[in-house]
Amino acid sequence: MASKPYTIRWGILATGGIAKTFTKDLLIDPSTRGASDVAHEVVAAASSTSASRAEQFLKDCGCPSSAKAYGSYKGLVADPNVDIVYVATPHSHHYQNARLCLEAGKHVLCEKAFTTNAAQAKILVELAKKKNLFLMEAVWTRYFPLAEELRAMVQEGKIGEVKRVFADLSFWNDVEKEFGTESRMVKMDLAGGALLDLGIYSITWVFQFLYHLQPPSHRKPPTVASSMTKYPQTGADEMTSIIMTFPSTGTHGIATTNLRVSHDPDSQASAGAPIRIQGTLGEIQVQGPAYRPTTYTLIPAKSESRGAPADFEYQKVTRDIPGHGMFWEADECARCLRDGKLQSEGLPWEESIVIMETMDEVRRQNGLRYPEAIESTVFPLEGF
Ligand SMILES: NC(=O)C1=CN([C@@H]2O[C@H](COP(=O)(O)OP(=O)(O)OC[C@H]3O[C@@H](n4cnc5c(N)ncnc54)[C@H](OP(=O)(O)O)[C@@H]3O)[C@@H](O)[C@H]2O)C=CC1
Ligand SMILES: O=C1OC[C@@H](O)[C@H](O)[C@H]1O
Repeated sequence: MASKPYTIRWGILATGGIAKTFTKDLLIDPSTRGASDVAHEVVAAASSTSASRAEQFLKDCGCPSSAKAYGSYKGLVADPNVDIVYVATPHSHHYQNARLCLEAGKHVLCEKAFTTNAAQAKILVELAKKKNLFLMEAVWTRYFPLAEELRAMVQEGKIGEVKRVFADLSFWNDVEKEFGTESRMVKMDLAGGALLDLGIYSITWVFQFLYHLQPPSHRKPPTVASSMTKYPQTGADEMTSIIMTFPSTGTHGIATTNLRVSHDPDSQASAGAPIRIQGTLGEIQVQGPAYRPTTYTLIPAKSESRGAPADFEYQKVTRDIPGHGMFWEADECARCLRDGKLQSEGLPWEESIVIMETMDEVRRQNGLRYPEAIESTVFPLEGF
């Protein structure tokens, strides 16, 4: 007889756009993605606005009627039925909200970008360690089977030595009309801007192949050269381009992000792949937005004089996503809790911190500093 799946009980902190998408994914039967070892229950949700908003959220997502609705985040983290909290507030609030959960003894999955700066991330990690709690930055893309497949392929040397990675995540927005000055995408009080919201995905594609796959002793933070253009109405970044050089290997990662032009302007991939992983034997191109890749193409290097040294043919592969795709990171959380792990191997604490440090450096080079309250490590702060 098959053994029962290991089930974890989720509390959802915040009721905005991504909280809804994530919660709906949690409710999808894991067997539809071939998982039988873990399962998820949504037992509570909280809104900082009102309990009725949390109640409506639970209804809209189709959660069981037994799930509790809280009108404050403090109420949620005091609920003894909650094992793990999904923090889905704007970047500005991650440090305060994730810390609230950890202080209350809850495991945490915290949306990207992990925090506003690396100093905050380090404190969360130390606290999780001290309290023996699981903590993970919700860079969901890393847990897609497609991303895992590509990491394994590169690890086994399929495309030779990887020398360079290009990654872009950019959208063609009418920034003034769509975001104005109050949207979380551009508001400084919410740590808005392209870098923390979208650029982190471009950076994560670079890191997966040029940092994560290195043996731990070779994982050294990259040097950074960057440029940024700010949105005049708020001062948040609307366009950021970064060249990272990884010192152990001399490899280059080029990560770009933009709120005004798109990686896929006609939504038909006519512009080519936004992600290119370039090795000495060929390259892998990844299609789909950088946060939700659907397809990859293997392209062997060949020339008339050198032939084709690679042992693979040109191939385009598409992988099904039976839902939005956020359940894969949720499954990872469940497996880590089951196995007593405090951090995920897919995105270890140390790597999240180095990525935050990289973004800190990009901001330093370009004079982008958020308001003091949200750069602060003081806890608790009024208003969160
Ligand atoms: N993984 C992914 O694919 C995605 C991740 N994200 C990440 O998720 C986070 C939230 O984004 P998203 O859901 O789009 O944002 P929304 O604006 O839709 O929702 C944010 C929620 O946070 C809560 N909140 C608490 N304080 C504030 C405040 N001062 N201002 C605004 N909201 C506040 C609110 O919930 P309440 O009133 O209930 O407390 C609000 O509904 C960000 O970190 C973002 O980067 C976003 C989109 C996609
Ligand atoms: O994580 C994200 O992915 C999708 C984007 O549209 C969104 O702004 C971002 O937060």
